[in-house]
Amino acid sequence: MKSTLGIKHNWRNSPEEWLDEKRKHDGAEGLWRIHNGLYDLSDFISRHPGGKFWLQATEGMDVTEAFESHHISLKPDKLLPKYFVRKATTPRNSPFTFLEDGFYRTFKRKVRKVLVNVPVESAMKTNVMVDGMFAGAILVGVLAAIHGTFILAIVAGLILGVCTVAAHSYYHRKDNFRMYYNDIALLPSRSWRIIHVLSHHGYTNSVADLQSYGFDPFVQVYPCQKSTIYKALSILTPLTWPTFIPLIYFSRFNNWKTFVKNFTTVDLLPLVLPILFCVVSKQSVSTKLLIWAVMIAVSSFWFMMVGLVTNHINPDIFVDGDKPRSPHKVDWGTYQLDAVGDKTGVVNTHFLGLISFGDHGLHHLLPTLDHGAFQHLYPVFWETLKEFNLFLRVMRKRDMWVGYFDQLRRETPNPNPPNLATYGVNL
Ligand code: HEM
Repeated sequence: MKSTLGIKHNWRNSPEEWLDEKRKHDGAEGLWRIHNGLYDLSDFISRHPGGKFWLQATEGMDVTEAFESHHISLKPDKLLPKYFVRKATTPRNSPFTFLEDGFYRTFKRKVRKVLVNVPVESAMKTNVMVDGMFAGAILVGVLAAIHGTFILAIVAGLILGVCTVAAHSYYHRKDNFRMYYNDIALLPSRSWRIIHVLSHHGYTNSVADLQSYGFDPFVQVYPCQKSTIYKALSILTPLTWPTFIPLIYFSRFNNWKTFVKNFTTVDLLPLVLPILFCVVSKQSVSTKLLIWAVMIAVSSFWFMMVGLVTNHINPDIFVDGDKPRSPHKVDWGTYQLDAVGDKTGVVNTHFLGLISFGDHGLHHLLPTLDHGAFQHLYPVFWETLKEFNLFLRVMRKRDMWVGYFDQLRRETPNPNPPNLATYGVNL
């Protein structure tokens, strides 16, 4: 599909192929590109305070969006000139700008000031909630395995699903043990840091968003020709959600060589639950494995339902193919507001927002931040939105659900640029 944002990217389904595809178009000449500068960060990889992964995985590509959105302090900007090699010779393969007086950088300047006074207790609260959910899922799962009770497996799967949504935000930060909770639930941190962090957060709803196109043919989000059968059956796609997480997980083995090349002990974490169930339970091996499969399927259903339906897929939310604000130049933060929907009831809440991808606008703008910090940031958020005559799109959950299925059937691109005033909140 041709990008109306002007981004070149062919749909490549595995995370590693996504990286390779991006390397082809970014003009980074084997180095790291940030805006129009090329940098050699080889010596910095092992010293990067955010962990090795980010720079190791992105060698040879443009990392402007990830660099800008994953740092709030100015320390990285100050360090960068040390690694400058030369100017890039081709234009960036991205329409996104980060101008000093644009919405995004203006907002981040204000955020820096507020963050100084955010109490550390709010992050600690989040950690306790996520740890509690994880422990609860394991405990109920173990009980299900011991007694061979499938109702308990479903409950364990639901708690695990809620936990994976909450724990997903740990992927965005420096390496930390909580991001591995999701590895145990079959959401490998390496793959999801590519699918979700680098691809989806950097290029939300565009043709370069692997999270948007990766579920095709089941979830067809872009406005283009769709078969009559698909349009008729799209209402049934939720039936496929329990399989998505296992399918993504097992698809890693399609490219055995790449899997072996990137293998680390973290890749053994998905075995934790089946091994634990085998150790603690005297039920037959097939019952224990079935309990585990039910738990993962329910967790997959929950993660997909909350992740797919309720934030990005809706005719009122911009998706590549629609008319953008401007095809060649749009502030990255403004674009995020165009491509994100928030939900009533989970804006400016801590626990509910955490478990349901709530406060989604703020999460997209400041992905490394703990959910508990958001309540302190809303005042400057509203203030900056007003300053730029922008709005946060907040939709009723019912409209999100109806819109999700409308979007799966939608073939006609929206001819008007995004209008945040519809559903928009700007207090
Ligand atoms: C793909 C590009 C990059 C990504 C995705 C990335 C990601 C991150 C993340 C996730 C953190 C931890 C943030 C947190 O947990 O609060 C971090 C910290 C940091 N990164 Fe990067 N980084 C990238 C490139 C760079 C580059 C090129 C530099 C500088 C040459 C750099 C310098 C730093 C510094 C100094 C910190 C600590 C920030 C602080 O203490 O305020 N990063 N980075």
